Amino acid sequence: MEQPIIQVKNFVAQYGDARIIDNISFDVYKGEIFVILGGSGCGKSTLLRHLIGLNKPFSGSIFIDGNDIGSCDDVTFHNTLRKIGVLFQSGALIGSMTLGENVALPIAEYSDLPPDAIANLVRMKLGMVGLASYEHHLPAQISGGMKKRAGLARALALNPKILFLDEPSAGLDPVTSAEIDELILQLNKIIGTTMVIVTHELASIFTVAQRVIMLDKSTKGIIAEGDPKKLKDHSDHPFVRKFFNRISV
Ligand SMILES: Nc1ncnc2c1ncn2[C@@H]1O[C@H](COP(=O)(O)OP(=O)(O)OP(=O)(O)O)[C@@H](O)[C@H]1O
Repeated sequence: MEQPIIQVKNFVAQYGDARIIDNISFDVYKGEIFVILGGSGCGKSTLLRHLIGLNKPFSGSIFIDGNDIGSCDDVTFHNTLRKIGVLFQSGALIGSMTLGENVALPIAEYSDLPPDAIANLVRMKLGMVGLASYEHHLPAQISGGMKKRAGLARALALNPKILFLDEPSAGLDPVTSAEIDELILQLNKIIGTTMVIVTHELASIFTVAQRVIMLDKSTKGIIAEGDPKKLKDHSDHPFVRKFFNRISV
């Protein structure tokens, strides 16, 4: 079996005294599309914030590409974070900058490439998400689905080993949402990026996820792990079967 690119070991998350996640462990393998799901308020965003280094574990560890981001030195921490890309829910584009300038931003910040090389890279990244002819548009001039695509292009700017996507379908109609799923599948297939996705959308989960974990608010732990198509009918946990079969609890 391939070495995991992410290893979460006995991880605990707290805000002050409030424990949100209690002692979970899981691995994500290179090239996988891995989905984190669960009911509202169970800690999905909290887990994501820790995985991308915005919060430190209360206890336990998170290894990204072999480095424990909760306890490594600052240089290792920053070098490790350069291996990841993040697509935030809103797309997080800078409104006063064109799509091209938005995508160029991380490349200019983290490399010493000359401007024409950056411009070529920007065109390539926008092309990968189907926005080749929108380089000079401002975020306000494009649709919600296109904003997500542009956010994806920016997240891919530094050729990340791992891409984290926070609810990529949120706020999109079903057709646009299916297009984003298709793009995720294509990018994963073509460039082999490991994808970790937080989503509630059942259609997306069944389309893109190779493996999922489901977090649970009451136990603060993982109540299901594996292939969603199998969990749908064969999970031991009644809530898990209800979730996948869209039955009210
Ligand atoms: N910065 C914070 N300070 C204190 N409590 C927080 C903070 N962020 C989240 N929480 C609490 O942690 C719990 C988990 O929240 P989180 O946003 O991680 O859940 P979620 O599964 O992503 O929810 P949703 O699907 O509704 O977005 C909630 O009870 C929330 O109120």
